[in-house]
Amino acid sequence: MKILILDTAEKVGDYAARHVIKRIQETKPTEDNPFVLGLPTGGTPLEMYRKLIEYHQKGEISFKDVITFNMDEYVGIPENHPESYHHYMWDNFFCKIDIKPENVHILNGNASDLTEECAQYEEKINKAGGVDLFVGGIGPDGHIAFNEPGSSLTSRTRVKTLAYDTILANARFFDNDISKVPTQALTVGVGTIMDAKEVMILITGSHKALALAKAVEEGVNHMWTVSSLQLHPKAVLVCDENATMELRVKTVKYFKELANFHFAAVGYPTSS
Ligand SMILES: N[C@@H]1[C@@H](O)[C@H](O)[C@@H](COP(=O)(O)O)O[C@@H]1O
Repeated sequence: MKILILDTAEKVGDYAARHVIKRIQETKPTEDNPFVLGLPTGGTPLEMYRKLIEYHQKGEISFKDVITFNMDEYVGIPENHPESYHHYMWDNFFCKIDIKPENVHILNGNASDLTEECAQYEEKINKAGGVDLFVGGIGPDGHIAFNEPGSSLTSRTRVKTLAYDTILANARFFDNDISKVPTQALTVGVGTIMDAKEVMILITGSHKALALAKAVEEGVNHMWTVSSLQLHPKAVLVCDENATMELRVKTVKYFKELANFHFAAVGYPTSS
């Protein structure tokens, strides 16, 4: 597991965008052999989406041969609800790039058979050849996608009942009223994420610091599902300084020293 520490959340977003672009470009995707990108929602990746749009508008990247799979979606809110992940993705990203609508995949939280919907999602990922790069965020309790504490580390896409902490954290998107936050979601499993060829997790803010420390300095544990990435052959956590507050000085120093090599490898300006 690599940990990249940048000064600010804005730099995390820019780095993440450049990383996604580099991976798409080096794969040289075609219609028959597209790049498969896993995507998250939440406040953290917004800056990455803004940067991807900016680089797309400058002509630096096209998404016409990219297939996307989103991590999760709430159960039981309409797709056009301002807080649905469908709405989030189209509003913040897809409608501003050249992706083909048929290449976008987001779980349907209103499907009549939710279990079947999840099984089909796994099938679609397999049919696409697996995810090349899964980008994610984490909750303050260390969950990835909606894999709440206690989730099986081999879980697949399924219906998940949200933990109280997650409902509380997401109430800010629902007028700070926890009664408006959906209590269930469809989510890719930890196993689904672990199957991706590469995973990049964005972690910003001091409220994520404990989760980052658990993920990096303690063992693999289903109570902090992001810690499963310790077992992934190609995982990178991209953090801002605030998120490192609970890490040991020794850990931060070590990963900062390693970082410049990695930044150079992905074409990120090393002065940043
Ligand atoms: N299901 C999503 C996660 O995928 C996301 O990582 C998390 C953090 O969101 P934020 O970036 O807003 O802190 O929120 C939700 O729980």
